[in-house]
Amino acid sequence: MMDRMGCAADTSKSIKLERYNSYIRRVNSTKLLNASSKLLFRATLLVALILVFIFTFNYPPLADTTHRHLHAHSHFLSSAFGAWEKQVRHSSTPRRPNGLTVLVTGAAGFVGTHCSLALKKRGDGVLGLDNFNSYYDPSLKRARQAMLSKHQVFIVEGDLNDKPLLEKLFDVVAFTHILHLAAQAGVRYAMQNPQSYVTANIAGFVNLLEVAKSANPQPSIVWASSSSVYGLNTENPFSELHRTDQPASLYAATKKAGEEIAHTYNHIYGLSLTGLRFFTVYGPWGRPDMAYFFFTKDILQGKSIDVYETQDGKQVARDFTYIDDIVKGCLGALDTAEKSTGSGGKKRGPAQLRVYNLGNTSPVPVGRLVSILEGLLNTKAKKHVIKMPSNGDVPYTHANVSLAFRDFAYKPTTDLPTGLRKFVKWYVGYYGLQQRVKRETRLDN
Ligand SMILES: O=C(O)[C@H]1O[C@H](OP(=O)(O)OP(=O)(O)OC[C@H]2O[C@@H](n3ccc(=O)[nH]c3=O)[C@H](O)[C@@H]2O)[C@H](O)[C@@H](O)[C@H]1O
Repeated sequence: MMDRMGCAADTSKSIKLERYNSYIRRVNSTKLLNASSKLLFRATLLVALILVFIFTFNYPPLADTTHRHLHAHSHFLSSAFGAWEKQVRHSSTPRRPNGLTVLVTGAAGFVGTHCSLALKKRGDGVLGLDNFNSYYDPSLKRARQAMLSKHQVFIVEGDLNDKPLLEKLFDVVAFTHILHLAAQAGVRYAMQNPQSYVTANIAGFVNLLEVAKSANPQPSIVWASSSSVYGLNTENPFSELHRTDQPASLYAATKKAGEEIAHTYNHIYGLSLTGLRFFTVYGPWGRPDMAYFFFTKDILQGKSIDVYETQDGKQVARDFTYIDDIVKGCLGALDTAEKSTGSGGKKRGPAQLRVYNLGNTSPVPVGRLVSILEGLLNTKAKKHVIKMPSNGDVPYTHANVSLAFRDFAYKPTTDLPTGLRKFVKWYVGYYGLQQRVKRETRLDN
């Protein structure tokens, strides 16, 4: 009995022990499972966050094939695309009745930023596109992007030559208009990097037109040509009727080529196209490669500046045009642009084709530009007067704007001293040079 009892007690002990051990094993394995699933969850979350970040802020740089592959296999990726598309749609949606839906190329550029802001402020939908290249300090472009972002303008980072990207944008948004401002700018840089002008101003423009002509509906397009197309023209002031077949720089030649390409796409596909010939645009958030901008910098830093004169010793002059006047011209051109007549790559009838000068109608010698800056900066410039190098420059520009006035009441209102004052105020604010200017102001007094 005792034996049986003892045996029974032993058996029951060993059963209990076995149960206890199995409990402990279960607890441990659950803990292990919990720990590993936590790890897995965290890793997945991290990957998802990285993908969301990449596709929200950096969608275009990834290879398209990579997109498709990942898209097919990842739930997280599709939600990242969702976030990107949401941003694209949100930015493009007009906030006023009958508002425009505008794709602004070169939106992080000087004119692009100002136009995007003006369109957004009046209730139009605006989506930016910019490749943020390093032709000049990209941090200035990033600062413009940050400003636009505060006003709900989203800039897609991508290149004009990326056809799948452009097609994707047109899949997501039915743009009514394109304001095409992306370009390789600068007349003198064309001798250093000629290919960049062909890539952006010709190939990029054609790529954009190819996508636009196939879109349904086709958008109306307003784009930036240049006063430089007048080249060696000697008739003054420059009228749209004057000859433009003698460009003095490759930059000018690519802009002139753009005007001819515009004619072709209008003729074959019924795209509504308006080219705007900008005359030396200046102002706050301007381009550091332009003379008024780097003269300001160099004068403040006590460096000498080259002031060009013609071969026969005459002053070089420009019809400097203030950015706000240019913005009004761009918006006027957009508002009066008729609809394209084609759809899905087929022309259905004749469409509008226009070219306008947008200038200030009042040329100012470069020497005068320098003395206005000297006054505003309270600093004497170290001027080095030299003959204008033959690297693309023209001696003189002067716009006749009667056509733009007739068609959309374009009337420039800012003279050079007023516009430069606004520029210098922005410049010292942005680059933090107020102290220096103030100190010099005190010393001069
Ligand atoms: O309207 C345009 O279609 C172009 O305008 C602008 O070209 P430009 O009018 O040449 O402006 P910008 O370089 O600021 O030179 C201004 C003046 O300073 C003189 N200049 C220049 C440099 C220098 O070192 N010294 C000098 O005297 C120079 O001789 C000139 O007289 C845009 O850059 C260009 O992208 C395009 O849009």
